[in-house]
Amino acid sequence: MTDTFGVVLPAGGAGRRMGGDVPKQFRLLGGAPVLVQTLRAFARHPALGAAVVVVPAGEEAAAGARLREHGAAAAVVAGGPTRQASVANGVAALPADVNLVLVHDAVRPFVSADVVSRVVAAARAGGAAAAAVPVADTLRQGGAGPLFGETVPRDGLWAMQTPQGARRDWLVRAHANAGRSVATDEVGLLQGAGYPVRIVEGDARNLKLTRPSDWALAEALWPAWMRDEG
Ligand SMILES: Nc1ccn([C@@H]2O[C@H](COP(=O)(O)OP(=O)(O)OP(=O)(O)O)[C@@H](O)[C@H]2O)c(=O)n1
Ligand SMILES: C[C@](O)(CO)[C@H](O)COP(=O)(O)O
Repeated sequence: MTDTFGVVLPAGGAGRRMGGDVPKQFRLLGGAPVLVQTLRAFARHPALGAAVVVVPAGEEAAAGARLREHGAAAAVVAGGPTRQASVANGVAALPADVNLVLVHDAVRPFVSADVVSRVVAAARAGGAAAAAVPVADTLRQGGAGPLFGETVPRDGLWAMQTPQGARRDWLVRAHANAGRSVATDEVGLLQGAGYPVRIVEGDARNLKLTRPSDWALAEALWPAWMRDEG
């Protein structure tokens, strides 16, 4: 599978900040679970070779049934206690001939084919790459009590998104190198193992559904998104 890539979609979280009865990755957006919509975005990409979805342990059978119900296909494996552990399980479940891996949060359904293509191309050329957007807001530390502290220069700062992609051997070694330490994303792991990661321009719409206000935004954006990307 030299010209294709594999994707791991970590969906093993509890969605505590979003709240609600159903974890956010299984909530319906545009008539299908968010996880299915995100998987569909990758399935539309011509270079996708294999997909693995990582769900909370014990939910594998139910999640597999949900995917089939919505006509989506992927291997489904159990996650771990952290995103990093879930991603490691997903990478291990990819077919042996996948040598380029993209990791993408299952709760970022607004991922465009252009962003995926840019990450794939940059990771293929440089070994690893990740989508990010330049920080747009003024950044300031919290101070003591209710007051602001120091202003932080934002020049050269990027807000990290996913997909984050790398050669499979780099990603596997980066996970092994991390041992018991936990990084919030693949770039942190890769850099910790000494691998360079290229910056790829992401997309402001590629939001991570984290809090209830993100859900309201997602529902408002969805119809136009489907017109452009669906
Ligand atoms: N043990 C975990 C934790 C998170 N994730 C996944 O990693 C992605 C990004 O995580 P985040 O938005 O922080 O999701 P949650 O951990 O579910 O959110 P919260 O921290 O609010 O509980 C999500 O698709 C989430 O399902 C995972 O696969 N395994
Ligand atoms: C990987 C990530 O989406 C990059 O912005 C983010 O770090 C994941 O969110 P978490 O709250 O750290 O799990």
